[in-house]
Parts: sequence; C-alpha cells; structure tokens
Amino acid sequence: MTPAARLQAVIDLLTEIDETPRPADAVMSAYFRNRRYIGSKDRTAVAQTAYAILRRHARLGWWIERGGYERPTPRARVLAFLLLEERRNAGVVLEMFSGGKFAPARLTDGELELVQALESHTLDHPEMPETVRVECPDWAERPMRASLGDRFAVEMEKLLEAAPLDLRINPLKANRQSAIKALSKAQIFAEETQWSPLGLRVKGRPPLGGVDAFKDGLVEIQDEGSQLVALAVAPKPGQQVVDFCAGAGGKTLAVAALMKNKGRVVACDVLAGRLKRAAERFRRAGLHNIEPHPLTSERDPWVKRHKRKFDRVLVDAPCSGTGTWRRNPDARWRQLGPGLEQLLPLQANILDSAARLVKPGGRLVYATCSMLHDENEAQVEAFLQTHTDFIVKPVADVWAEEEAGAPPAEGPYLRLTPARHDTDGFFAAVLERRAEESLSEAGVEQDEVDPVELGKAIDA
Ligand SMILES: C[S@@+](CC[C@H](N)C(=O)[O-])C[C@H]1O[C@@H](n2cnc3c(N)ncnc32)[C@H](O)[C@@H]1O
Repeated sequence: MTPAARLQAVIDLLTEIDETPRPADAVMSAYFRNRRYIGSKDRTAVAQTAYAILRRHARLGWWIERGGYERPTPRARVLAFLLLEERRNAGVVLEMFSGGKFAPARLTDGELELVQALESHTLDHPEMPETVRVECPDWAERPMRASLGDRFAVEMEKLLEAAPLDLRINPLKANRQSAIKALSKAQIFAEETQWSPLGLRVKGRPPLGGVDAFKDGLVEIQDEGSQLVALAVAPKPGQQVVDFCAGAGGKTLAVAALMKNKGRVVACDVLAGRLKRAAERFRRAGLHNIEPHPLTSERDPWVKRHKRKFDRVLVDAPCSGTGTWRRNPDARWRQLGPGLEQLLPLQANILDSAARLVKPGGRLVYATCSMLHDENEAQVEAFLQTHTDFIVKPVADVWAEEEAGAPPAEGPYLRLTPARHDTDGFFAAVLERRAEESLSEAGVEQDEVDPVELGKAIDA
C-alpha cells in the first residue's frame, strides 16, 4: 500500500468505528478479516494510526473546533493528526489527499482552511482545558476526580498510553522460566512481572496466535491486574468455586489453574455465548474442573438451590471499565454498555445474590476493572451494612497466607492503578462469611426470613 492508500484505509476504518455500535477492536478485526488482501505490515500500520487517533480523540476534536471546522469527521481527525502529531507540512498533506487511485479524495475548501489553521501547531496548547488534555469525558470527570483526588492528572495521563502485553503462565504446564525459554524460541522476549507470581511482560506487541507456547496452553494473555484479582480469590485444590460473572473466562482460567485442576469451578454468566467461547479456552489450557453454567439473571433459581455451597465466589462485576481505558481508547467516548445509573444497582444486586452461594467461612471476592469509588468501596460498604455476617479480609492477610510476597494493597483492598502499578485499574475486596454459628448462619438469610425457618434456626 502507498502511504496515501494507508491513510484512506484509516479514514474508512474510523468511519466504520463511528458508525458501528461495537468496540473499536472488534470493528478493526472485522475490517481486516473482510480485507485479507491487506498485508500484515500495512495492517499493523493502519491499525496503529487508527489507534493513535482514537487515543487523541478529545485533543484533535478541540483543535478541529478551534480551526473553525464544522465537525470532527474521520477525514478532519486524520488531517489534524498528520499536522499536529506527525508534524507534516501542508504541502505533504495536500499531496497525500490527491484524489488519485486508492488515495483520499482532494481536500474541500473547509478542509483546506483547517489545514492552514493547524499547520505549524503541536497537539498541546496552553489554553487546552485539563479534561481535554487528559481525554476525560464529561460524565467521568466528577467521579474520577472524587476517586483519584490529587492523582487525577497523573493517572489520566497514564491511561493515555498503550497497555503492555502481559501473559499468565499456566502452572499446570509451565513455570515462568520454562515459559520464557519456550517464547524466546519464537523470538518473543518476556520478563517476570513485578506483582503477579504467574505473570510475564512481553517486550513489544508481537502477534502470539501462531506461537507454540500459546497454542499449547503454556501461557494465556492476561493483564497483570487481572491475574492479581484471581490471586485474591486464593482458591485451594479441591474447593468448590463460582465465578459468577465469568464472561470470556479470563479469571476462571486463572482460578482453575491455581486449583491444579482439582475441585470444581462453576463459570456463570448471563451471556451464554461468551461462556461457550470460554469453553474453548478452558480446553486449550487442559483444565477439566470448569463447568459453564448460563444464568437467566443474577436471581436465577440455580443460586437459591446452591446457597451456602461454595468456598469461594468471585464477582467480577460488569462496570464502567474506566481501569481499561489504555486498552480500549474508544470506550471513554462511546457509551456502548449501560451507564453508571444502571451499573450501580446491577452491581449491588449481583453482589447480594452471589453472596448467598458462600458457605460459612467461605469468601466472596468483589472485583471490578473500574477506578471509581462508587463502583468499588461504596458498593462494598453498602453490602456490609446489610450483610452483617460478612467481614472484610484484608488483602495483605490473603497475600501472607498465600506467601505471595508484598501485596499491591492500599488499606484492606486491592486497588491497582496504571500510574502506580503499571497494570490496568482494578479493585478487589475479599469478604469472608463468618464461620461461627449465629442466627443468620443457621440457614436463614437476611433476604428471606421466614417465621418457620426462624423457629428452626433458634432451636438449632
Ligand atoms: C467484567 S466482565 C467479566 C470478565 C471476566 N470475568 C474475565 O475475566 O474475562 C462482567 C461480566 O458480567 C456479566 N454480567 C452482566 N450482568 C450479569 C448478571 N446479572 N449476572 C451475572 N453476570 C452478569 C457480563 O455478561 C460480563 O461477561
């Protein structure tokens, strides 16, 4: 592809992303799948430019508006990117927008004016508001500031970077050193992660699909933060575990592997299709102790039938995903899932229902990939108010029991942030159900107090 043809592909791709209510990475995969004639070098170049533009969405939009252009169309964003970020001069830009075969159409009068207005500027500008500079959408500013305090700018800046590529070794098939060796045979170089004892951080972003260590299930792609959430579950071989919001099974895999294939992990989710896809990953990893179980909702009758049956219940709740913005730069601008007003009650309902599955002495682990207090600490505090038979088990205690070294904990919770831990933003709280006999432990749950059962409980 010529440089101009690559630019046209970027414009087409950005247009599809704007018009398709699906995450940008899914749109990109489909775009390239439907255009197999685009070679791998061109594909990488086009995807990189498109991602670079998505990461600069607010700043490019601010300049486009300042340049007097009507709206931030894909073409206007590409023009602004070439001028402000790549520092191309107007002559080069005009040459690329030649209208020739495969090249972008010639510039309109309005676009020409925009080029003149933006030429010789850089992306940063002293008059640019902070929220634009750090790419914070309006809806997230208040909760992000409230949650991050004086770390707002530094965390938001870190969220603008591309995430590193992390792998989790499958302890059934490899240890970190043997996995590093296997990967290096495919010219993939990795080193041990700082916090997760199962993690490797890869140098660069090499494609892994064809690599034996990956195909043979020695390693799985998983952010170090996500690995730490699985470690916070601290499951033991032989235990009964539920992953209540298992989704594509990332944490289920880690939990099941920690159990050395012994015991049982029930992988639940309301999206049966996701669980089906996850089953393929479970097979590749050689894990036989996972049982997918689709739910109709968090109140599925299965929950009641299995109350107090499980040693560990992980709730990796649906959330704003603010901790994963490095990975999904478009997510902050495109509300593709439910908003906070729907997520907050849903998280509380899921937590409340999943808690019923936990046996006395067992643990409920509530986790999100959010950095917002309302979705994290506030949910846990509200839960503890109404579930007095649960207490917080400090993450430092869990790490000490697991001999996992120093935990990246702050207070009793796991609170990971990109700037401090170089992981995605994650939160996890470990809540233990009291083991001692009391009224509520004797078979009566707070949400279903029945006078007959209550009598039996008192007798018992
Ligand atoms: C953060 S994602 C889980 C990611 C997954 N644990 C992983 O590590 O790959 C949240 C999941 O919760 C699921 N979910 C949404 N509403 C739910 C509900 N009411 N009950 C159970 N799961 C639900 C979503 O379908 C989604 O897969």
